[in-house]
Amino acid sequence: MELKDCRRRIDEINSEMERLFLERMEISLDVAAYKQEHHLPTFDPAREREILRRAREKAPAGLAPYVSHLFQQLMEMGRSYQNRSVPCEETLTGQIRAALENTPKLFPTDAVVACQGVEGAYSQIAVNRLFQYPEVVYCPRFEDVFRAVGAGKCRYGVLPIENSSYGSVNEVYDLMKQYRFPIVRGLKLRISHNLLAKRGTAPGDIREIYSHGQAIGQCRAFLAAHPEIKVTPCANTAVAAKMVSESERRDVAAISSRECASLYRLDILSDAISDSDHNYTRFICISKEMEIYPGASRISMMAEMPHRPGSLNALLSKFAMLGLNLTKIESRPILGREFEFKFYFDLEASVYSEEVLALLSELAAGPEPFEFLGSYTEL
Ligand SMILES: C=C(O[C@@H]1C=C(C(=O)O)C=C[C@H]1O)C(=O)O
Repeated sequence: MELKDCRRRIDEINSEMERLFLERMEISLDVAAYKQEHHLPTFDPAREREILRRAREKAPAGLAPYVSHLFQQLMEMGRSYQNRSVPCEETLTGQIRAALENTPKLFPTDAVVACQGVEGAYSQIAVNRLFQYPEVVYCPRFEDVFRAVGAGKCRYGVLPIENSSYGSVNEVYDLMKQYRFPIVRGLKLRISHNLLAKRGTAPGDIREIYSHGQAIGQCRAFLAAHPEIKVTPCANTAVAAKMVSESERRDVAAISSRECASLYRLDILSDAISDSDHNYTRFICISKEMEIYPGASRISMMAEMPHRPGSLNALLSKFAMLGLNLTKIESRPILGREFEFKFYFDLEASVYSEEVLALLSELAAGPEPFEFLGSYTEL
């Protein structure tokens, strides 16, 4: 067959397939109405298995996987369409609409904000970027930031969530799983690490370096070039700088920010010691109540996936169907369960879109556990 003849035939098939697809979707709605009347769940695994078996039987061996995938997608779309037709409790969309209505138009310039560490911590630098006049409450651990927000002691909490060269801050992801506080703002901050020591210390004198595990992980090449130096993790990069400044020893140094050098009166022995010049950390600003400020263009959520082939793919297809770009996916083990995970998703998506709201309410309706983690702007 000539190319143009092939294409003409493909066009005819496409039209026919579209007509049949639309008819199939409409009939799905009749099935949904029947199921609702008879209190039956949307998902009927036995029926889906039977459909797949029959379809695969007819397919030539090489095409069976394609046929399976096609029918899985068809049934997934059928279920999604059915779920949307069923009047469901609009709790989540109601909450989102209320947040859109009740959140002030401008992000606050001053607030009481919790962050981990001490003066000069990268989290505190992030707080200063997010708020013009913050009252900063320093917490010893990440969890204390969540607690301060939960107890109403601080209106907001600022936490690092991910670094461009060292990856996720797992502890913060796990705390998000536990506390489920919505994210109201995001910030991408360029991080440039320095080696700080007491004034007058010679680089050759250093025998021990303190820093936070994340910062140590972001300076692996520098540390590998100095195997004689002991590396000791501590709570925070600013805590490390403070420890060095207060120490009697003259052979210790800290990996910390430039700000900490002047704050704790330390010398910069080496600057820009990060493995990559493009070293960025993403921070999140959490609050106890959902707040959605104008222009919010990102959505964060978490979901549990059942152990079924294609279950993650099914969720990702729902995002793809709306043309939503996934900017982050992370999975964290669920405590007390064997190799079962909670997935986190960050999407470029707008809660001003009715289609996105419909998707969120479909996911919130279950059957798998799902949590909306806010909609926000990332600076
Ligand atoms: C349409 C139905 O609902 C769901 C969707 C199916 C499909 O698209 O073929 C099959 C089984 C159900 O999980 C049905 O039960 O027939």
